[in-house]
Amino acid sequence: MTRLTIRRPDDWHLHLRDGAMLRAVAPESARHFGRAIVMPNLVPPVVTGAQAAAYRDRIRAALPEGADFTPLMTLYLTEDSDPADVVAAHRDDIVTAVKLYPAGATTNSASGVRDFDRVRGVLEAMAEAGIPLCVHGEVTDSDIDIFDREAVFIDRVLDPIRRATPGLRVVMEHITTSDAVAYAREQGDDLGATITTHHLIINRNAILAGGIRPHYYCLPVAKRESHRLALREAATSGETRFFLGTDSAPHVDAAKETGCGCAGIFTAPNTMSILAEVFEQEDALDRLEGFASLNGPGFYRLPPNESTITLERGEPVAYPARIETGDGPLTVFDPMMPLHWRVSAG
Ligand SMILES: NC(=O)N[C@@H](CC(=O)O)C(=O)O
Ligand SMILES: [Zn+2]
Ligand SMILES: [Zn+2]
Repeated sequence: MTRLTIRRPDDWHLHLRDGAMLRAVAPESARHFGRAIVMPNLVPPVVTGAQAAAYRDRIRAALPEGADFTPLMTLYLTEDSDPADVVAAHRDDIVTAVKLYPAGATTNSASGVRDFDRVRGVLEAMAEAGIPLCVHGEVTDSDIDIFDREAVFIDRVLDPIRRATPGLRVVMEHITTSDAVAYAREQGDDLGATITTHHLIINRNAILAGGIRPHYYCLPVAKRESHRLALREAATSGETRFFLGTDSAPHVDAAKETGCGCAGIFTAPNTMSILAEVFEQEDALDRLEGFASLNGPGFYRLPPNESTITLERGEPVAYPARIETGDGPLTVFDPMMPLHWRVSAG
């Protein structure tokens, strides 16, 4: 196959940031994607419906003229979140989902949840109203090895929350382990799981072998090869609970290439070319549309996009190694392999 037309894809987990960074990265997502679930981990975080509406306005203002891109907003769940505000923001079409960060788990998560009993009321109101909870699934205990934090979270936090809140629709975000794939598969259709582009490409060697490579560092951190293979199998399986959330998470080079670098990988510009390459390698090009364009809307109970994009196979496609932002240069994810699929129309 050398030409593939699919419904316009959506990104079910995206960081757009704010200010100069927002203006630099928003066009990169809007080029190929129709919608994105926009993460609320700004500083300070997007906690109220009013803040989400104001952030949505700033995103719209950063889009190129005529862009066909809808930001789907999220609220950052804190121990002080007000159930009535959350439900009202969803009812008024300001927010699509709520985001749970365990306090301290990842970039800008200091306001996250420490005591899960204190968010029980919000979670129950969300279950009642059908508002999905997007979960960064890692425990933060310093005595748990960083490579085990996702698997331990499933046992100690995720499964108990779901049992205590029947009917709550949950997205396990950016899953990185075969444990998460196996857990997701045992659940009903109230559980979805997103998979990033980069976790289909890198294992932990990319970060550490032969030198330390900050541009491959993200959270949850890439695991050993067997986990990467499990993710590729899940993403290309055709199972509707698995869908694309790039977790494209830009940080300027100065914040990555330093003694204590930020977690996050910027994949928005070349994600669709990378995914086409991966699905071709797995002999599953016919399942790319499901993963990138159909399964996510299915979980979120939204219609798939009406418009399409076309991917064309040819000579290797060149992507810039970095893009300029008003805050400094920003490195684009390097998949360490030639990419043959170009997004030619859409
Ligand atoms: N994925 C990351 O490594 N970083 C994200 C936060 C997150 O999604 O956990 C960020 O905001 O930079
Ligand atoms: Zn996360
Ligand atoms: Zn993220």
